[in-house]
Amino acid sequence: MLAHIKKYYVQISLVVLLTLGAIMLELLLPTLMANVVDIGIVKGDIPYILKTGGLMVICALAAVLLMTGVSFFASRTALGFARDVRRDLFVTVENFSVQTFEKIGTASLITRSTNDVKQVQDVLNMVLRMMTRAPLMLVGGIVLAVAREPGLSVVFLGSLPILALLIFFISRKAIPLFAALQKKTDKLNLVVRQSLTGVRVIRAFNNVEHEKQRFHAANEDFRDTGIRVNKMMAVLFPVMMIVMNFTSIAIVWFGAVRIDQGLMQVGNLMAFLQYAMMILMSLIMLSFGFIMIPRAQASLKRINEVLLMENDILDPETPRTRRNLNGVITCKDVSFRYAGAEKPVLKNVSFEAKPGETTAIIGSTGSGKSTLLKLIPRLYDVEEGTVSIDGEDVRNISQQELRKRIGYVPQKAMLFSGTVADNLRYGKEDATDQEMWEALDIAQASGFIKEKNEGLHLYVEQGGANFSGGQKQRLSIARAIVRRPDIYLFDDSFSALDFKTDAKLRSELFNIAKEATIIIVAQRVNTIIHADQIIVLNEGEIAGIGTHKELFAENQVYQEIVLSQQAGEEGA
Ligand SMILES: Nc1ncnc2c1ncn2[C@@H]1O[C@H](COP(=O)(O)OP(=O)(O)OP(=O)(O)O)[C@@H](O)[C@H]1O
Repeated sequence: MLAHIKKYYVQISLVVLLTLGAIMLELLLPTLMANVVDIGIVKGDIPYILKTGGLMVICALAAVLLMTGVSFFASRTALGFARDVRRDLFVTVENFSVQTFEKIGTASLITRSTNDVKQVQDVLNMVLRMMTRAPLMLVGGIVLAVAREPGLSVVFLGSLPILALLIFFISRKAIPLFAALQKKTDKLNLVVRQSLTGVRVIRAFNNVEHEKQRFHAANEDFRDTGIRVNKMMAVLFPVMMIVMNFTSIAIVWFGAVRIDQGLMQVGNLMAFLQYAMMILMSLIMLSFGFIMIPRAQASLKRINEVLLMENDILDPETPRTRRNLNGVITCKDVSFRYAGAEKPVLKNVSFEAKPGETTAIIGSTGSGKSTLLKLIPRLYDVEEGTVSIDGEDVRNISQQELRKRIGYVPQKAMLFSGTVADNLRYGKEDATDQEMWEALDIAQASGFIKEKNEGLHLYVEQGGANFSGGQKQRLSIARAIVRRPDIYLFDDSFSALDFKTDAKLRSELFNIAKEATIIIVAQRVNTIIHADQIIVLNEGEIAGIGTHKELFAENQVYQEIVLSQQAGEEGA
């Protein structure tokens, strides 16, 4: 964070310099005014009044001009700083491993990158404007007030301790509340996010009322904390104004007595009063700073938590690269457990997947098939054992290099807002139209795209909301195919396709990917019946490896899966 601030040292220096100039001009005004009264008015010297009055107007205008400059540079610094922090956050989060990402959660990451950064930006802006102005004004005001009327300065001994106590008391109460407010923003975002993304399910299950209540609770909670914070602020300002007004009364009172005794001139009293107001105003500004800074501190802490989070999937210091890779995937004694989970999801899994062959993984739900697949592109790292490609541990290959060679189709088809072409270019940045159409043809997706006039420019809404489940799956398969990778990983990617489309897609895929290593996770035996080898997973352990024929002849778990599906089909 400091590094980001340092970048703006020119602007910050300008803020300080311009503020200093403006303050000096402002501090000059009461003295000039005292002279107008004590010299000009008392002596009836009209030219002196006009000359000094004119000078006052020039000083005031110049001060306004300088303060406009302060606002400009302070805003530029704060907004630029916020942009840099947001960029840092985004880049950091984008590089997070899935495991690290899950530790904070999407909703909180969104709040931290938007709301928290905004808090810091606002406070930085305020600090730059007020926190340079207030101390300068305070010191200048005290020096000039005391120099002018040391006797009357005793009045401050009454008001300053009251203000100090007030600031201390309120900031102690407010700091924890600000931290709580940010947490509640997280909670609110989480509820809103879940309700919006799950709107279809919520309607289908008639859960609108329940969601409304959940939102209402989070909303009320946020409001209550906000009100508590604002109540404090609401008390602070009037109390400060009362202290200020009583101080003015005291000054006028004692000043009048001193004037009466001939110890002081009227102009002097007016100037002293203005300096006193400047002193108190700067204290009020400082007190707001003391309250606002903790708020930004709470946000800064949350931002830093993300920035300083240790990523558990890192690139090796000296990544190994090889020109000609075959794509032999070897899992050796692999065990894996999700963060915080008691039991491992995978236990001693060993197998080899060769190029030019199709390896299928089958097993009951929750048996660890998707997890096993995710270990290959290092979405997670193994706990024990190794996953290697051509004998090289995937942890020794740079993530960029590794993933470049893999076409991964996740279980839940994920599309991004943009055109079909934009989505396909996620697979290959410089894909030509012809390459994209070929990929769509193989993925059996060109039919429904061609039906629309826009072709590759057809718009995909957020999350692919304007496509059916099967269409989304086919588009995400096309995205992997367009890359023409050495390794294809399909995580239950054919489940939403009818048997005919499923079979056609696979046969066309095998035609163009004869040299590639293909791993297919599937629920349906039909999808994998012709695979070169089938791995049967059972509760995270390998229950058997072989062809359909071999496994059906001797593997009990596989037999049960096949028979249960046959029974299902017959039943249907
Ligand atoms: N991100 C996660 N955090 C914690 N546990 C998880 C996570 N993802 C999966 N699990 C757990 O790991 C186990 C294996 O999940 P996995 O998704 O690998 O199973 P699967 O065989 O692919 O199941 P399915 O066929 O239903 O997709 C499950 O018990 C699941 O609860």
